[in-house]
Amino acid sequence: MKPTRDATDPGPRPGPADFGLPLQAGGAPASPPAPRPLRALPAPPALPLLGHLLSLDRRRLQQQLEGWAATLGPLYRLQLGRRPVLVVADHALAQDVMRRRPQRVLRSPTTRRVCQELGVDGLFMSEGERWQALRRLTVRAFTPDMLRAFHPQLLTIGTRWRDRWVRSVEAGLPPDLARDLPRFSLEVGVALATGVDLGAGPGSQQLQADIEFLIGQVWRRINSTVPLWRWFKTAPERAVDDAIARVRVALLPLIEQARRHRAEDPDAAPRHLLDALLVAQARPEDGEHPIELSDEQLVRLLTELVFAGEDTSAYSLAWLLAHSSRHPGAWHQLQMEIAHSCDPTGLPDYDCLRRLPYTEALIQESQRLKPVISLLMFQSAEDQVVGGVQVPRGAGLMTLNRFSALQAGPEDRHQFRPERWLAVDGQAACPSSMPFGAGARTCPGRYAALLQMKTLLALLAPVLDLLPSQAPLPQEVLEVTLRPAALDLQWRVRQRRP
Ligand code: HEM
Repeated sequence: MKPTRDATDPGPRPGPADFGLPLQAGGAPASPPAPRPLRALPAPPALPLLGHLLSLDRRRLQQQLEGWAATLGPLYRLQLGRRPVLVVADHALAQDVMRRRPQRVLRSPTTRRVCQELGVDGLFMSEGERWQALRRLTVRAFTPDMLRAFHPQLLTIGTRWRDRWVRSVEAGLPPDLARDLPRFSLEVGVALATGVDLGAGPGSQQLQADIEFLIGQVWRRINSTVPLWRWFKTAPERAVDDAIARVRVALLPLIEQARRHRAEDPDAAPRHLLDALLVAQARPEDGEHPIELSDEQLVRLLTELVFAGEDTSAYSLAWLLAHSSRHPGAWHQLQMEIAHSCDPTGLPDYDCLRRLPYTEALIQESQRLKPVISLLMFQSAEDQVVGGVQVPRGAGLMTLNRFSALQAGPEDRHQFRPERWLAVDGQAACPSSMPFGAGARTCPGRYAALLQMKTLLALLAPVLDLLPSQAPLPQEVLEVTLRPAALDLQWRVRQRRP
């Protein structure tokens, strides 16, 4: 792992190849054919007026949209009520769309509004200058030094969960990782965001329950045909408002506390994002306008960071474990690598986690097949041409970021084969895999997520054997993230523990 500073550079401008256009000798593009209107694209059968609104299967949306791409082609059309949507399943075109952000392509207004109403309002939800300022600030907060300083707390949380699972296996009860991984991830997310360890005392159970509850509301509200809660508050909707208010009340004093600690020791290395954000805010880089964030704005940004990292990291780990249990030798090889690279008598330190090529390959391969966020919804900010199709301003753009990885490429692309990432050109062998997005808005938390995943694996490997399974992989369920419907993992406490 190379934790480096992220760049907000949108990357190279798309070239003719990105549009599927032939290159003339010498590399100059042939004159492109006139763009097709969006309505000329193929589409699944639709109802008058409603279009495809009632045909979408929310929990199996990913498979449904990929299935349509397989029959209609990598560019097709949906009609969601009055709104036309271009679905882009080809990875080069999807990357092109994502690289047109932030100016020409915006996040979906529905997602933005729903999340803002739930008190989640930071980088993911911003556009324009506000996004640019927040992006600079957030990227400056996610430094390798901050992650290194945070790592001891991550180890404390990971060790607590590992010991609980080992006790459970010793007692003959398989640990319920489908329930526990999101909780582990939530504890890590809150600690990373604020420095507070939710699992250390009984006082934070309410905050944990509230955040879990609110995360569950995002998908429900995004998929509500009529947003009744905006006009009429039923008891369940009032419970949502109460949870938002409690999260705010819990986080506000932490901000005050972080400001106080920073004032007392202005030169201390930040150990969590809130502190790193305060430092980045107080010390703008050359030419940067200082950005002022009120405590209220910080609460909403921190809540977003916790939300963004919770299910994503938990279900990426869940898929990795499910894959490893079905791939003979994978867990054993991981155990050997951890034993070789990390101190067998102590806890895996930050530096040993940087030297784990096989573990990284496991993560990359699992994310290639099960990228937990690979359905992204955008809005076109202007009239523009995408892949030779005329997309009007205000139309929707949907990218299916996994489709290409499963449709094109090596013969064995449907198989879980981590070794493919170990070849010298492993990265180049799977250019269509983009689990953290693409362009200027790629995930700023990816190094934190990878650190979390590797830390937990390095804690589990020395003490637990993951038993092989012949069962098919669990079904996919989409609820913002793509999660396994169930986790059927069998563990054994290792005989020869270090
Ligand atoms: C395995 C875990 C994770 C996965 C798979 C993941 C994936 C993604 C993806 C696909 C995007 C959208 C990128 C795009 O629009 O091009 C994204 C954005 C984002 N992620 Fe993550 N993420 C993970 C963990 C995290 C963590 C731990 C944090 C924070 C602590 C985080 C914070 C964010 C934020 C703030 C954005 C919005 C960036 C922007 O709009 O500029 N993510 N993530």
